[in-house]
Amino acid sequence: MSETNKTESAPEAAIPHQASAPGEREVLLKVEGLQKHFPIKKGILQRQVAAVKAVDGIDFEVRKGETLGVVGESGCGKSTMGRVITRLQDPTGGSIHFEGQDITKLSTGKMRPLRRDIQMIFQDPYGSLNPRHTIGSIVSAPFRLQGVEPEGGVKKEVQRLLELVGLSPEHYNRYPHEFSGGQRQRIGIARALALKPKLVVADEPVSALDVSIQAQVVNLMDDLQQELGLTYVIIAHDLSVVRHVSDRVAVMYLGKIVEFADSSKLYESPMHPYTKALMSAVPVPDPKRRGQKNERILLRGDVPSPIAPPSGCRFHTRCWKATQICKTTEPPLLELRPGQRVACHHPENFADQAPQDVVLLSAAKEAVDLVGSAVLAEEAKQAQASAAAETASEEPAAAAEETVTAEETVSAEETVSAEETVAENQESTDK
Ligand SMILES: Nc1ncnc2c1ncn2[C@@H]1O[C@H](COP(=O)(O)OP(=O)(O)OP(=O)(O)O)[C@@H](O)[C@H]1O
Repeated sequence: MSETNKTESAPEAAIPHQASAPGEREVLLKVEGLQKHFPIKKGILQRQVAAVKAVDGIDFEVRKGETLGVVGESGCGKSTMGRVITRLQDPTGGSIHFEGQDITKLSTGKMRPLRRDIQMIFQDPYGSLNPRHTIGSIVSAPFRLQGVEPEGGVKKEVQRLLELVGLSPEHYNRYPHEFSGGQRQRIGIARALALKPKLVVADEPVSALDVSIQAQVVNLMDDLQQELGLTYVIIAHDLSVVRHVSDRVAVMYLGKIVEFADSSKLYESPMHPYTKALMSAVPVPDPKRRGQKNERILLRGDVPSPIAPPSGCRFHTRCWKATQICKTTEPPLLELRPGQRVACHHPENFADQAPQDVVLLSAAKEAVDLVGSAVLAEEAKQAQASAAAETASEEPAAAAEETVTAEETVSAEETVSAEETVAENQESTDK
């Protein structure tokens, strides 16, 4: 495909979202045994003394046109996984295949043409846009970096992209500080879509935004997927964000995938206790279904250190079902039900995988707090009231523009742009 063709408004092989069953779609990205260990060095000789095992052997595939949600608490390795699969960071083990091509060890130069096909949307819409550049300059950066001349010229194409993401083409000469958080994230999305990528990895794309704006940005991403046939990997720390848009969900815990399932199966019948705990933390908006929930699982403590993860199943130190086998033997990720893989000796909603091992570890009895139904009922009332208030409010686009504060401008100036981050990453990779 020629450079100009690549930037025409309708991609040649647009894949309508949900056109075929997710299981039948072609694999776009395949990851096997992926690892990213950050060395910890000490002393004058900077000898490696340990490693942060941020991603520690994960396997999954992303199919064309689907949305894969990746969830887990802070520190589980989700962002690192996102940066590694987009090759902004080098993996320390395993392999990554994109459209059947092994990209695990491609040099920066060889990765450059592929950068058009694989794009990333960053979490922080304040820090990821260079405050000194106009919106026109920011959104057109991918054309400059790739040496692409879109049909009709860069300005026309950037203005088309701005319209596509719900902004005015007249915003071309404005600066990031003139926009609200939601609008800035739209600018980030326009930039990511400039080269008509095949895969978009969005790292917590809405977590820095107001709840009312979050839904708008998620809906925008969903609409763009249907229009442009995009494939998404959406990273989020809580299931509520990815719940409605994901075809499948990977649940990560301490550098591992503990459950990987079709979205509907995961929500109907989670199998890993960690997934169940994450799900029970998500408020249920439907009053009829709310009645079915009478307790919430609150995990005690934090995610353990990825420098020395717990033995066996990494979740055993926080799991209310943990027995001796969980401490000694790492459970493999097995497809226990069609479309649902889980790594657990004592899964929920399924036959026990180690029925002989019945004695709970002493820590298991104190692993969680259960929140009672009275507290939940009160919370549900409050959630309903705030949901009603949110529905009533519309995106304060114009108002938000006026409320951008001087502090935001200053803090944004202290940060580097996404392009700079990418360039720096590439430089350090070269070294
Ligand atoms: N460059 C780095 N050097 C050393 N350790 C790192 C580096 N980047 C990430 N880590 C560590 O790797 C682990 C996983 O981090 P990561 O940011 O991928 O998790 P996460 O699940 O995305 O969490 P969050 O939602 O807070 O970003 C953390 O313990 C983090 O401190």
